Order: sequence, then C-alpha cells, then structure tokens
Amino acid sequence: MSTIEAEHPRIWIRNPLSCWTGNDLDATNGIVVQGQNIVELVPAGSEPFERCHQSIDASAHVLMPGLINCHHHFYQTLTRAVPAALNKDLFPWLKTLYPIWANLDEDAIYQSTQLALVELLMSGCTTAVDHHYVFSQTLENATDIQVDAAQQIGARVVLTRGSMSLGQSAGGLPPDGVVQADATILQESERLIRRYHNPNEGSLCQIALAPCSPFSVTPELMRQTAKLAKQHDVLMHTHLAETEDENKFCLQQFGMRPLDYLDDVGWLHENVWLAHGIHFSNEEVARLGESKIGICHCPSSNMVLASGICPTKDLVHSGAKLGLGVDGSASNDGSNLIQEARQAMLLGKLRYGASNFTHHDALYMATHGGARLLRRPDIGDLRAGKAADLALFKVDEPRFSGHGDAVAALLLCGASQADHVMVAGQWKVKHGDLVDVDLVQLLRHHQQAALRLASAHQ
Ligand SMILES: Nc1nc2[nH]c(O)nc2c(=O)[nH]1
Repeated sequence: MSTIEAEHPRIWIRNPLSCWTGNDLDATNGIVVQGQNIVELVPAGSEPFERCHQSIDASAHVLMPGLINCHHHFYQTLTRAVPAALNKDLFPWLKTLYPIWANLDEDAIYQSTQLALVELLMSGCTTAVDHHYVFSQTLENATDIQVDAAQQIGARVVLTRGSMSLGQSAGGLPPDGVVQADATILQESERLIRRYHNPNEGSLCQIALAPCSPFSVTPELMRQTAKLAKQHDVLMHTHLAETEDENKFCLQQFGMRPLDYLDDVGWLHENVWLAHGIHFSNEEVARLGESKIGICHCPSSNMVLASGICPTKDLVHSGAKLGLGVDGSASNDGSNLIQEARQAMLLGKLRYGASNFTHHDALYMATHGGARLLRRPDIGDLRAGKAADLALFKVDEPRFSGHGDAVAALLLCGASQADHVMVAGQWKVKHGDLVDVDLVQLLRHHQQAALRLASAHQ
C-alpha cells in the first residue's frame, strides 16, 4: 500500500440491503469512500474498479446520504417540555420562554450545542444548521463557543449568527434585556464571518446571518444585514410566515404582510432561506418560487405550536427550494431528523393525498433539498466526488419485522436511530454508539446546565 493509501484507505461499504442514493444512480453493490469523499458507486453485479483496503458488510443496512437539518435552536434542548410553556401558541410560548433563555451562560451554550449535535448524529444527520439568537451583555460570544463545541463533535455545521434588536419597549415581542443594538449585531456578524466562515467545498463550518423574526428585529437591521451578507457572500436566514399572529403584527407595525415586508427589506432572493413558511397566499407562493428562495419545513414544531401546515408541494412547484428542520427543542421537543422526515411524509400525505407525497419526497427534502437550500453541491446525495457523509440504518428491530421496501419502511415503520454514521469520511457513530464522545458525561453536564437555567429563573 502506498503512503497515500495507508493514510486514506479505500473503504468499500458493500452489498447494502438497500441503497437510496437520492439521485437516479445505481449503488446496489455499495459505495467506495476514500479520504473525505465518495470515490465510486458500485452498481448491481459489479465490483469496485480498484482494489479496496477495507470493506464493511452492509447487508443488514439501508445506506443513504447523511441527513441535513436546516433549522434548529440548539440551546432549546435545555428547555424541553417546560410546564409553563406547554399547550401554547407561538407568541405566548415565546413570552414564557424568553425570560428563561435570558439566563443562558457559556457552559449552557457549549453543552446544548454538543447534545443537540449528538442527538442529530444518532438520527442519521450529518449537517446541521443552528439559529442562535439569544445574546445578552453577559453572553456575547455564544457563536464562538458553538464553533468550538461543534468541532469537538465533528459534525458539519452552518452556524447562523441570530439576533434580536426590537424589544418590548419599542413594540417588539422579546423583553429588552435580550435585545442588542443593531451596530453591535452587525459588528459581531462581520467578525464571525471573517473568523469562522469557510466557503470551500467540504467545509465543516459556515456562518450565515439570521435576524430572528419580524417581531423581534428592526427593519433597518434586516436591510443592513442584507448588505453585509452580500458583501461577504454568505447566506441569510430568518423565521417568516409562521403564524397568523405574525401576519397581524406585520400589518399593524409595518402596514404590510410578512412577504411584502421581506421584499421591502431586500430579502426576497435565492441566498435566503426561511424557517416555517406557512401563511402564504397563492400569489405569494408564486413570488417565492420566482425568487428561488429556500424554505425550511418544520412539521413537528408547526403541529406542537398549532402554527399551520407549510404548503410544501406548492412551494416546490413554484420553484422554491425546500429543506427540512427539527426546529428548536422547546417546540418539537426532540432533534431526531429521521423521525422528522416521517412527520413531513405524514403531513404531506394528509395535505396533498396519499399518492402525491411519498417517502421519496420526504427523504429528498431531508437530503438533497437541504443541500440546495444551503448552497452546498458537495453534500446531499451519493455520487462520486461528493463528501462521504453517510447514514446506515438497520431494519431488524420488531417495528420493521415483515417489511417489504426497506427504504419506505424507514419512514413508514418509524426508524429513529442510525446504526452507523460517517461525516467527511470519519465514522461518528458505529453500531449505534458515538465513536469519540463520552455520552454519559455529556448528559450529566447538559442536565446540570438545564437545572442551572431553570433555577436561575425561579
Ligand atoms: N418555532 C419558533 N419560532 C420562533 N420565532 C421566533 O422569533 N423565535 C422562535 C423560536 O424559537 N421557535
């Protein structure tokens, strides 16, 4: 074996029970990974072109691209199922939780970032977006902490620098203690882009800019953020059209509906993706499609908060890009992306009819759809040259027994845990266990941080 081959052996993940490539390529006999990339798809009846140094028997597994989560609030893993916030719509839910989140500290950010990433990884997710928007005078470096925490886990991340600048005293929803001045937000956003944003193929860390929502940021911050993002060629993200309350707020505060507001502040374009995207008229759906904007569907959260149903298929038909997200763990309250794909499929069938929304639609949204929305042609499907981000699911639990189509069974029977997960050619989960994370210790530290947060509020 040459030195290069010794450092980067060719690994054949061979003979999968079933393989969903996310495209029309045949990988019936598996794939070959070398270094950080997939180097070959092995069709039915074939063997790899070149000799492989290692091979892994995947005959009990469904092989697919690593899933992509396009919207989350990692810190919310510390406030799952908070009694006072249960059974509420978005605005009262947020008003209950803002004062608790106001006490987040550095350790809470670190532990919640790691815990959420681990939870996602174990569900087959290899790329995750976080939208952290709670900053205060005592916690200005949350994103720096997240970069560090994510590097330790080794997941691929897009960390959005969230922000809130419209406090209650100025007519916004959040308390004044958790909003920052526009100037501070912009300065910090630029610092983070310069320091951490890696735009290159194979990047493990990207920064995007994410003023939180129409009712928590000033229009001026939206406009200035759009300028800054353009200057540095980074993506922009925000919540939009999530609830009827938001529609009312926009009409009262800005004299227009959320989409007109988005257009007015210079955000209706292809370098933007929106979380939720529910309350659009047909004419608005057409405008969204023309702009080629991205929408992240968050079905569980939208059901828990009774926000509504995202018009997923209409958006796709109009030309918008569609990804999938678990949303924050205070409104889901889990970070399990394969389960979220099931939710998307079930809700899609309910809205569009059983034959008009398939498991393929949901899996596409959770993989290639997300990659398009995040402007990442290097991830999201299995193809030679793409990043080696993979999830392998076993279908030998009682819930799968008697299954036919193994790929369909993942969603129909309710898969929840991946058996093996690889990010950039490195195994992160093997036989259901994390390879390089002490889960017991992480859980202890995360629970301590959650208790500290709860007691700080009492
Ligand atoms: N589902 C959520 N919607 C939101 N809007 C907003 O301003 N913050 C949130 C949030 O945390 N979750």
